[in-house]
Amino acid sequence: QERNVILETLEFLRRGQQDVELENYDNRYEMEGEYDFIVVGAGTAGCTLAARLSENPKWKVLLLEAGGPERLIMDVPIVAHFLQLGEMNWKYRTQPSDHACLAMNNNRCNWPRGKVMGGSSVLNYMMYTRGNRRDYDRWAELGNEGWSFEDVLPYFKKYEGSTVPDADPDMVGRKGPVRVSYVNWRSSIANAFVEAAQQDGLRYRDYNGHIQNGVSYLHTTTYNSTRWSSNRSYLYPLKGKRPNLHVKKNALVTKVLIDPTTKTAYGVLVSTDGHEHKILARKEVIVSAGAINSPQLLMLSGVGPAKHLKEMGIKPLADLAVGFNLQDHTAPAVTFTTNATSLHFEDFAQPTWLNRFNRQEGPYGSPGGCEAIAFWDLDHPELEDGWPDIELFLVGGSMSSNPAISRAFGLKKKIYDNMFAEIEDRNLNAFMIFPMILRPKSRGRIMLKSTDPFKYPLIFANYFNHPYDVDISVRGLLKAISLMNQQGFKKIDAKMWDKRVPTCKQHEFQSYAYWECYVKHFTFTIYHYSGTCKMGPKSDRAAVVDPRLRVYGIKNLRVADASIMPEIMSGHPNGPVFMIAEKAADMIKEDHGFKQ
Ligand SMILES: Cc1cc2nc3c(=O)[nH]c(=O)nc-3n(C[C@H](O)[C@H](O)[C@H](O)COP(=O)(O)OP(=O)(O)OC[C@H]3O[C@@H](n4cnc5c(N)ncnc54)[C@H](O)[C@@H]3O)c2cc1C
Repeated sequence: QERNVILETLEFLRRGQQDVELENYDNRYEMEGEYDFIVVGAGTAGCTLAARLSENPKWKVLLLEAGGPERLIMDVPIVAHFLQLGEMNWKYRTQPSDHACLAMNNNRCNWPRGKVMGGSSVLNYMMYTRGNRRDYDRWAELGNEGWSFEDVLPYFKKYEGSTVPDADPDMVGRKGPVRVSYVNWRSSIANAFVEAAQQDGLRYRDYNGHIQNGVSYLHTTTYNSTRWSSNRSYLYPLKGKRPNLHVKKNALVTKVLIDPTTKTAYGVLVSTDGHEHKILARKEVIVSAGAINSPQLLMLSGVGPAKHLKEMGIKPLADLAVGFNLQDHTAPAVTFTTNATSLHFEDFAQPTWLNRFNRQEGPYGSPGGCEAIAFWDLDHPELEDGWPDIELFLVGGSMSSNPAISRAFGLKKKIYDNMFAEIEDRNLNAFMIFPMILRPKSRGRIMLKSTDPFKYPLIFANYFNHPYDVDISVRGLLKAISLMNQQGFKKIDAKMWDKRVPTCKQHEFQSYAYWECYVKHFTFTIYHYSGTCKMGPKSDRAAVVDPRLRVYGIKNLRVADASIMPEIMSGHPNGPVFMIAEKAADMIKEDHGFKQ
């Protein structure tokens, strides 16, 4: 056994070394003073854009990333929670609230973001969803020509390299760089969830196909038990092959340089290796720093709400609603006990698990324990092809099965001790269902706290400012609880863990008011921050970029990432951000006369 552990560890280290060798160089090329395109941020969108734009050998492209390299350990799906504790996370926190995040330290929700090559695609839970076709038709309806589902479907197909065997054949992409697959390990709890949802009336189907309503084992951005980040998808294959693409890591862009007279972006200031450099852009600067940093960077550069900028002592160059329209998905997870085996932290150290991972299978391939997913249109249960308002997803462990989970969420110790410590003490089998609201109506805002680019901006999540969001959360939660009446869950003796929230004791247990209180406590972010540089037509005063993602009023400046979403889509956004970046790359190529 011991020899086995050593051999398996050596094999893991060997694979890790192999991965290090796939990471793009960042010191082989000196940064030059001028490029055709500068892409800020190597996240989901940034890696995609850098790879696609550098397909033209005549264009010199510079990709700047504040974080460091991606490592194999980050790509072991089961350890996803732990990454949030490391320095590859920006570790943002929302401003305190008196009606949300009440179970978290100081009533502030932790908002992790990837600070690493691959950005949040390296920190995320790899749940793969496209959203609903109506989400994109709605974007088009809002005046964004070219963004209807029919328009964007080719871009989804372009990046997808799906191996999901039962995917809708005419809807799926099989040859793209981003691997999408089922995890080749399933727990009996996931089987119970899939069964129970069908007994509740859902069909088992490809929720990324024609109809989203339904239940399925999770499609993931993994392949052979390994995370498929944007960095791995787009940049690893280019290593050493694109002399016109320079990548600089640990490089924080502190300002986009904009000529105040011509209102033209002409470069960036970047802080790296202890120095500040001025790098010029002959054609364009593309900001792909994500939904928190993109608005921060624009505001620091003079692009944003004039009143706020003036208060901060920044001269406004374009008066735009940057930082407004912030959206996110939340889910008040509910815990259940079972007689089936759930994930337990001690098991992570089982030599057989490592052994199976080295054979590219087994529980290490499970993305943070997320295993199955289902979509309901609660307002229109009679419609087979509805527009779901609730997603339930299953995690095959509990708050207690892994110390990183409650730390990552920043749960108050008193709440943890009252509600979950017993699960840990008695070593119970337990799992969670997250009822995620799909189309929240509350809107938050990102504001500058300081003009220092190294200081974090203020995040006002404004969760539950709209009463609909509380109501739909409660209804989703009740749907999750009701599934326990189905045979699938009965078979594994699944029961709601009915420890009360200590600070909701004023309400009758399980009354609507109690659940409202619960929802306001367990405001778990599902990390889908978006919308802060809204795309819209000129007539939309809240729009920051036009439908070709050009910043209004400033030439040669675009934003392409999750922040351009006018309304958050009904699912998890990593895939849709790949789509946005693929489409942005094509529009940029078109605008600069490059034909493939
Ligand atoms: C913990 C977590 C779990 C998630 N789970 C899922 C999931 O399961 N499924 C799903 O679909 N989505 C998930 N998401 C969301 C999804 O990953 C993001 O929506 C998506 O990655 C956003 O892509 P982006 O390009 O907009 O930003 P990011 O990928 O965040 O990229 C922004 C990049 O810019 C860099 N940057 C920022 N500022 C600067 C600067 N000034 N200079 C240089 N570089 C800078 C950052 O370091 C980062 O690398 C999750 C996100 C998180 C954080």
